Amino acid sequence: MTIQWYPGHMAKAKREMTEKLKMIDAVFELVDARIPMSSRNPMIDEIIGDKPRLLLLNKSDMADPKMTKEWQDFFSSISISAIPLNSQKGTGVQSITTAAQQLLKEKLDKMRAKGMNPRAIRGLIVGIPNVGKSTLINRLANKKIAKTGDRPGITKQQQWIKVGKALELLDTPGILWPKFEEPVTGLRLAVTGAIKDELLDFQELALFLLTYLRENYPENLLHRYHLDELHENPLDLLEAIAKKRGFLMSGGMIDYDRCAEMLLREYRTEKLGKITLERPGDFYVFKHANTKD
Ligand SMILES: Nc1nc2c(ncn2[C@@H]2O[C@H](COP(=O)(O)OP(=O)(O)OP(=O)(O)O)[C@@H](O)[C@H]2O)c(=O)[nH]1
Repeated sequence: MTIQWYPGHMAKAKREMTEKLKMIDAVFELVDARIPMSSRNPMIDEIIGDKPRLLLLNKSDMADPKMTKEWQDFFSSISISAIPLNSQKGTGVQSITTAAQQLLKEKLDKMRAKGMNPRAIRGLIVGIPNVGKSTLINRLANKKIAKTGDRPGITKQQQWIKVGKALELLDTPGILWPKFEEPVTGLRLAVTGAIKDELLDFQELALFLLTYLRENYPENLLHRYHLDELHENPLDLLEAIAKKRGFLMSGGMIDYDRCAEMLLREYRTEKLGKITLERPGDFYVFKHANTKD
């Protein structure tokens, strides 16, 4: 799978975010709870430096709850506080303010000790495209904030969105482009729908997904497609599913393309269940700003 990667995108995003960072106290990094590592831009640590940061595991309604807990424990073990969210419904969103206060406790306590009344914490939501940044901002603002887009020549004044008394957010999120050296990261992003479908090879994605599901969620596959067995070879498995669903072309040939598309769609719409596509143990190296090499 080849996915175009334009260094120019990242350079621009980095420049814009560096400007925004000057105005804020904390970063709210939004990731997809189904792929908490693959949906992070690895350059984020370098960009935000030592700015306090909360990790928000969005779309947790679609992730495996057991795995989400494992991910929270993992992040906690490297001193990152991670909160599961469903920005669409608002679940977990209320805890962001308290978690931000906890994160900035030392700074706020110092201000109080000096007799100052701490102002609202200023935050910036950052994340890769489609991870749910606008949905979360609208949810926190309790109204629809217009998408600003990138219209050349129009300079927009930065607006602050009040979230209660204790928190305010910049109304334009920081967009980071996904970047990956490992092909498996790209496959995970693609399966969740984070990469434009036109760029994808559905059969390759379906075979990748089937290999993972067979190993980690065999019951879900058996149950959903009424299979009698789970073939070891993912292509045989795709064929068995296609036959069960009647995806045949003239002459009885298997329509692998249609079956692959259906499988992806069913994953993305939770027909296959709540499934997380990566586990903390899959990552042996994790670099974080707070971790010394
Ligand atoms: N199931 C589920 N869907 C969500 C959640 N949050 C956002 N979505 C959906 O994810 C899609 C993308 O959400 P957006 O808020 O547009 O994402 P964004 O990060 O602002 O995207 P860009 O504008 O491309 O940067 C939309 O269809 C949302 O409805 C969530 O917590 N759960």
